[in-house]
Amino acid sequence: MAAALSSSNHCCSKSPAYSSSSSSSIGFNQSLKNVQFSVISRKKLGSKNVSLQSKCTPLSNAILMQDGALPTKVPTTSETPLKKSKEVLSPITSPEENKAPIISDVNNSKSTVSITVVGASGDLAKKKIFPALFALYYEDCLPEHFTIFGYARSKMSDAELRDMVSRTLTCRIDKRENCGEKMEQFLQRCFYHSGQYDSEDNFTELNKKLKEHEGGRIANRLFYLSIPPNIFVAAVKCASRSASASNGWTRVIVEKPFGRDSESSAALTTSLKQYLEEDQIFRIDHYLGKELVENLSVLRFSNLIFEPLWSRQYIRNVQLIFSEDFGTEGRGGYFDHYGIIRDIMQNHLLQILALFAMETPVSLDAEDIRNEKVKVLRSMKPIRADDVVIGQYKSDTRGGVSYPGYTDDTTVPKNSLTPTFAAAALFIDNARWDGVPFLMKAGKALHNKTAEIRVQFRHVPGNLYNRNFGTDLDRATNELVIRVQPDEAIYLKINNKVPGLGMRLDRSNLNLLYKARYSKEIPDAYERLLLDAVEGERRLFIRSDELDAAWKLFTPVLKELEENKIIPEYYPYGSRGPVGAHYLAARYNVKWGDLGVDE
Ligand SMILES: NC(=O)C1=CN([C@@H]2O[C@H](COP(=O)(O)OP(=O)(O)OC[C@H]3O[C@@H](n4cnc5c(N)ncnc54)[C@H](OP(=O)(O)O)[C@@H]3O)[C@@H](O)[C@H]2O)C=CC1
Ligand SMILES: O=C1O[C@H](COP(=O)(O)O)[C@@H](O)[C@H](O)[C@H]1O
Repeated sequence: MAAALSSSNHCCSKSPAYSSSSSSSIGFNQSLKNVQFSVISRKKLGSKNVSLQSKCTPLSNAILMQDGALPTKVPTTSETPLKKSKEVLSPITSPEENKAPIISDVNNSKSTVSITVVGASGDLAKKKIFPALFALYYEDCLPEHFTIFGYARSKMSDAELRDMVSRTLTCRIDKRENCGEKMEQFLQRCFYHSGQYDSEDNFTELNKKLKEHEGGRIANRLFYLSIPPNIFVAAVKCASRSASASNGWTRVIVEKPFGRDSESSAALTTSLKQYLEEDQIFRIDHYLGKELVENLSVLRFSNLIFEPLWSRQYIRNVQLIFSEDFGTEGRGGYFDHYGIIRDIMQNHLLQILALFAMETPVSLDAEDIRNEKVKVLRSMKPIRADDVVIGQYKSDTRGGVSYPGYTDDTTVPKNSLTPTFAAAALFIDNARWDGVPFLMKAGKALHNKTAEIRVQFRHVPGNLYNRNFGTDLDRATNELVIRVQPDEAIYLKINNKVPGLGMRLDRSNLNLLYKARYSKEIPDAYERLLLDAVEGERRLFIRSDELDAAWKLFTPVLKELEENKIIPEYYPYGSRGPVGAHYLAARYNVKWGDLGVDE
């Protein structure tokens, strides 16, 4: 099998400092003739493609900007290390076709990217994928030549797809200029093909249409599987056999759930690998695309003040908290088969934990980061069933409004024991984290919607100010809060002297509230992830060994809970969840930080 080489870092910019200023008009649609696109120049140095800096720049090219300003110099090649990424064509492509390695540069006018959203009629496609693609287009972050195809069984014309998509597109709050015009241009690049997910003939028809749009360019293809998991493999088989790129790269984004335990996950990986190489599979965990999760490594590794504290020596416990103030409305059928541990903990919270706890990677290269994450996952102690508390929400009436219980959903069996809430204590068995509880808590239908990381530090030794702290020393310890959403923020709770002649201390926050500090709207996680997939940047996607390690950790405890039919603790819709979570934390001398008086 021959390998195609792809530059992994396409970028684009309007910034004069970074753009080669060459513009071109796009060719295939009359109405788009006058649209100008900035095309970035690339230096080719030996075998390395070096792309210049832009607002769409991935991590490997990151440079420090002061006060949110655009950088003012073009980074030199040594500042922008760019790993040549090796793309493997779909195994199904004949060896003859693959003889010559191909440089498939997504921002090259001789190449094009076709993005096919498989399951385009569905919820995720409408809610997240098309809006993210539009945002990337609006920001000029998509390659010069691209086409988007929706694929699903529903019968729709191109015009109907555009109409459906147009209803969910939004303009950035801070950028409304030309937005309507841009939407129209974007929609003209969206097309639809109706087909079955398990029909090679239907994918062959799609292939024909894609080819027409690709117009003889080097054709790179990205398939986004936004469909229920039971049809992933059939769709991959057909896409790979009948619609993979013949002279560019083929990549497939796979949405979770990636199985429901170690066995089914391994079986899914094995099946996918019949048709795809690991390099072609982009397993998405959209929490990795969230701004504050991306910032975790920056915070820790680029600030001297944090890294020395990042261990059992100074950190008492770490809390990973997810809560939603709505139930499983509309998704009960899916949810009942998975439950909150699989839906949130095994993936989103565990990924954050791995990023939080990993050792310094050798570089910012995807493999180096993922190697460190997987080491954390493999160092974790098995989760004990009595270190897990589960709950399920029940109906409640407040202020004359009644809220349904989980089992009131008609798609959920009346006797379901599926947890909609869970709290767990996890431990990493390595020198850095020995004995430090990592407490996770995730729930639906709670009193608020939030996702945050709380780091509680040890008590200050000695008793210089103990008298001023009062009896509750926990309340006086430092706590670093990374609020992933909403109102993204990083704040550090410190003790401070209340101004005045006396000596009274209070707790204050050193607060980096994003909306006060940065005027730019924070991109949706799906924007970042889609851009990375187009660019072949894998660091935010889950490698198969990470996935195996994550399932290895959770499968035994899930089995134990399910086989023993453990009854969840019922909590009222809109409450703070089961009290069992407090007892669990108390077992480790911990108080949940989100429930304190000064959250
Ligand atoms: N929605 C969300 O917020 C999230 C979703 N996900 C994951 O993303 C993927 C897509 O999610 P979502 O859009 O909600 O899914 P949907 O249930 O909306 O399904 C997407 C499309 O797949 C087709 N489809 C649905 N059920 C079947 C079936 N039984 N057999 C064949 N085709 C079917 C339908 O298209 P048609 O009938 O036209 O073929 C549907 O429009 C799933 O894997 C989900 O777990 C992950 C995170 C969040
Ligand atoms: O993956 C999932 O995530 C959503 C929450 O995502 P967010 O970005 O809105 O925080 C959750 O509602 C869903 O159950 C789960 O499958």
